[in-house]
This record gives sequence, C-alpha cells and structure tokens, in this order.
Amino acid sequence: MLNGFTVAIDGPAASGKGTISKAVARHFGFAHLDTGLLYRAVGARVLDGELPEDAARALVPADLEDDRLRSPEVAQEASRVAAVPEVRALLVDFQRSFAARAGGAVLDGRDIGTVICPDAQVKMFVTARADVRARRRFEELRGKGVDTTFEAVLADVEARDARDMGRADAPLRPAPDAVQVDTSNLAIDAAVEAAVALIAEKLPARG
Ligand SMILES: Nc1ncnc2c1ncn2[C@@H]1O[C@H](COP(=O)(O)OP(=O)(O)O)[C@@H](O)[C@H]1O
Ligand SMILES: Nc1ccn([C@@H]2O[C@H](COP(=O)(O)OP(=O)(O)O)[C@@H](O)[C@H]2O)c(=O)n1
Repeated sequence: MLNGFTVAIDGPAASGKGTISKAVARHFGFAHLDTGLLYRAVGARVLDGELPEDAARALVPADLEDDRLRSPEVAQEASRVAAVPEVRALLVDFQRSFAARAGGAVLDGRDIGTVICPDAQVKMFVTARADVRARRRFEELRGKGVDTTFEAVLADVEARDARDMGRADAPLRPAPDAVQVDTSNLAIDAAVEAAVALIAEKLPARG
C-alpha cells in the first residue's frame, strides 16, 4: 500500500539528514538510501585515478561499503564530482528506482526534493549553523579516530556548501514545498520527533 511513498530529506553537510533519515526509516519500516554515499563512492574512485564519468558508470553496490567513504578527503572529492552533470545523470535511475520500491523509502541528499523525487509525499530541508554542523562532524570524526581539527572540518563543510549551492546542475536549495527544520538548537530526539510527526500526517490512512 505504501509503494512509491517517498520521504525526501535534503540539507547541507552534517545538518543531521542521515540521523533523521535512519530514525524515521526504522520507525516506519521504510528503506533508506543515503545518496551522498553514491557521490562519495564516485569520489573515492576518482581519487584512485579514474575519470568522474567512468567512475559513475563503474559503480557497484560493494563500493558503498568502503570504510574510506566517510573521510574528509573523499567528501571534498565527492562534492567536486557532484558538480559534473554527466555524473549526476548516471546516478538518477538508481535513486528513482530505490524511491519507487515497495513499502516506502526515505532518501537523503541535496537534490532529492528538487530533482530526484519532485513528487515526494514528504520533503524536509534540514539546516543548522555551519559552526554547529562542523562541531558535530568534528566530534564524530574524532570518535572514529580521524586525526583532524575543528578548523579543518569547518573549512571542509563551508567549501562543500559553497560548491553544492553554487553549481549549475541540481544546486543545493530547499524545494518550494519542503518543510525547513533548523537543528542548531534541537536535540536529535526532537528533530526525529518533528520528522515522524510530519510523515505521520501524510501517510495514507490504513485499514
Ligand atoms: N540534532 C542534533 N543534535 C546533535 N547532534 C546531532 C543532531 N543531528 C545530528 N547530530 C550529529 O551530527 C553528526 C552529523 O549528523 P548526520 O546525520 O551524519 O548529518 P548529515 O547526514 O546531514 O551529514 C552526527 O555525528 C550526528 O550524530
Ligand atoms: N543527493 C546528493 C547527495 C550528495 N551530494 C554530494 O555529495 C557530497 C557528500 O554528501 P554527503 O551527504 O555524504 O555529505 P554529508 O552531508 O554527510 O557531509 C556533498 O557535499 C554533495 O556535493 C550531491 O550532490 N547530491
């Protein structure tokens, strides 16, 4: 009954998209796709010497399991390859098929509500101040043993935001019908509750 029910969650780097997406997927039993991983996997292949378009064409599911994908170096390369229209075009079908799967789906990224799933039943645009996002990502990376500084993480976040908002193809911006949630002063539980309430309102009546 929920076939094709899609939740689109977009926003800048480390705003909390993934955290909210995972939690609502668990809550409603939806499948979840972190679309950033696709661009990160292309970026990782490019760091290994492939050309962006070849890398996007060669992508296989196992690429998404690579431990390196969460590193700041791969994040930077991901935002570079994400500005290449051919790369974006090669990733569209996979994302749309995922969105159409049985049982409902939540996809998080930059252009889900604007380009990939413009007809999504629920659209959220998650934001937070850059210093707050960088602080959270810094703590997360430090927890994983990555050797970095708050300043370096802030620079990464700001550089990627600028590139993601400034590109011509599918720039990062809220869809006109997206509900904007600023998590700067919102705990994870409260952010998840807001998302759950929003989705519950739009779910088709059961029974
Ligand atoms: N509302 C919040 N309050 C505090 N920390 C948060 C909140 N949302 C996410 N985080 C933390 O911030 C980091 C980035 O969140 P994540 O969901 O990975 O962001 P994104 O998917 O947008 O990059 C994670 O370590 C996560 O646990
Ligand atoms: N739908 C998407 C998802 C990610 N991306 C790109 O991929 C990069 C990494 O995305 P991500 O979601 O994994 O990054 P974080 O927000 O987790 O830091 C972003 O900076 C974007 O350049 C995109 O262009 N479109």
